[in-house]
Amino acid sequence: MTTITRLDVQDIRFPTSQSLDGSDAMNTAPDYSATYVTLHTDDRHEGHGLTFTIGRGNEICVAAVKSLAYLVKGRRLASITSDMGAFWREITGDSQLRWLGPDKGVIHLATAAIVNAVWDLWAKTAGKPVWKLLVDMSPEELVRCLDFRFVSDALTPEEALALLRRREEGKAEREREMYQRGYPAYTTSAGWLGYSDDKVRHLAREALAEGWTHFKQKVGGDLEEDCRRARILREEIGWERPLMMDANQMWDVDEAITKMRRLAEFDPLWIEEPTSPDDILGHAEIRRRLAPIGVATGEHCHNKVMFKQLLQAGALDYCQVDAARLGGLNEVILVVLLAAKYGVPVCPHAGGVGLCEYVQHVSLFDYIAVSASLEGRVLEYVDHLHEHFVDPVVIQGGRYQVPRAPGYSITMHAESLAHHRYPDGEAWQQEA
Ligand SMILES: C[C@H](O)[C@@H](O)[C@@H](O)[C@H](O)C(=O)O
Ligand SMILES: [Mg+2]
Repeated sequence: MTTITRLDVQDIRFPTSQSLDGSDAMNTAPDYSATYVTLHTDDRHEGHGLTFTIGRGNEICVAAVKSLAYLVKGRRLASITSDMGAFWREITGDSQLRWLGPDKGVIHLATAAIVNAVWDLWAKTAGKPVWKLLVDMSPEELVRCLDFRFVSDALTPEEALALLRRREEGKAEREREMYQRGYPAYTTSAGWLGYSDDKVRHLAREALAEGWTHFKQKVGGDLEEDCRRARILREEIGWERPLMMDANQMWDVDEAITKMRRLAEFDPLWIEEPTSPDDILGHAEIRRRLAPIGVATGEHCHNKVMFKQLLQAGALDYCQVDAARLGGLNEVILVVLLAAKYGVPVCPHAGGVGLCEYVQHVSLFDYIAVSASLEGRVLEYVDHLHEHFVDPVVIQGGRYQVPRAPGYSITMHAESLAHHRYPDGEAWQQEA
């Protein structure tokens, strides 16, 4: 009977702004960071979870985790997993803390770290990777993990059950297929905005040699420079392979349309975050006027209600759900089901530390248990900081290989944590 006895939280930061890994037009010098949670128990298991930030302010997330901690401390794991939907409502529904959100901002990021740590603990005690824990659940068990409040006008529990039941057949076969072929992915790592032209060219060549077939570049800076980098990428990858563009919220609605009409010359598959992440109708307008270029968004879409409206408004071609922006896996599953109902492919966001490790579980679940389709689906990959994880993602020929270790793949090495703890870890002493 596993009981959560203690919650530890650490401020972990990597000085990626030195190399400009992860840089884009809006986030010009990110230090990839994690608010890292460990759930200690009275047996040999630990649960690990993190939420992603890009440096300054990570300490605010840490403080928010401390405020939420009382909701899991002393709880028996079974008392949570027997009704995960109710647990999620409790942790997002504390009558005082809720005022800080609700379901958005720092408090929701903090919620993600804790909720994901609970899923990691559950999967570890079950001896399964999280994706497998999910696909082995019956539709009824899975639906019990979800809180449909505020979205039942778009998706009822009964509809979710029907969706899942429809895919029961063929699950074993799709699981085998994933083991054999892996899940299709794209790389963002050649296209960070702060990289020199030479570096972009060299990284694109390297990625091609490794078997990558889909590439993403950053735009939203000077338009001529965006065009120049697009030209370099097209020269390297050719015109057959898809190229995606990501503006990271830089533009107004009309500006996005004008600039993308120019960048259309490079045949982008999608424009990601063309404008404010909160502007649902703006995204719909951009999508209408830019078709057939797709509109992608989600890494800053902070809850299920926003996703519901993006889908209802016909504002999305690709749903880029983020494993740590939403309040943990329960809410992510709900969004995966909503997207399935509206026929929009889920291509999770993974540009950050630990996000690739998380979202491989989400996409495997999506394919095996929900959508049964790979059409229009590619999972993001960034080639940074995987060495700090105990069970890092494995990529072969531009495809994610199925994770086998129990848990949510998010446990970091103790030495990595100690070295990058902010501000006292050695990595930051060298900085000072
Ligand atoms: C600051 C980050 O690296 C972002 O640039 C990154 O998440 C990006 O938007 C992405 O889509 O990967
Ligand atoms: Mg992005």
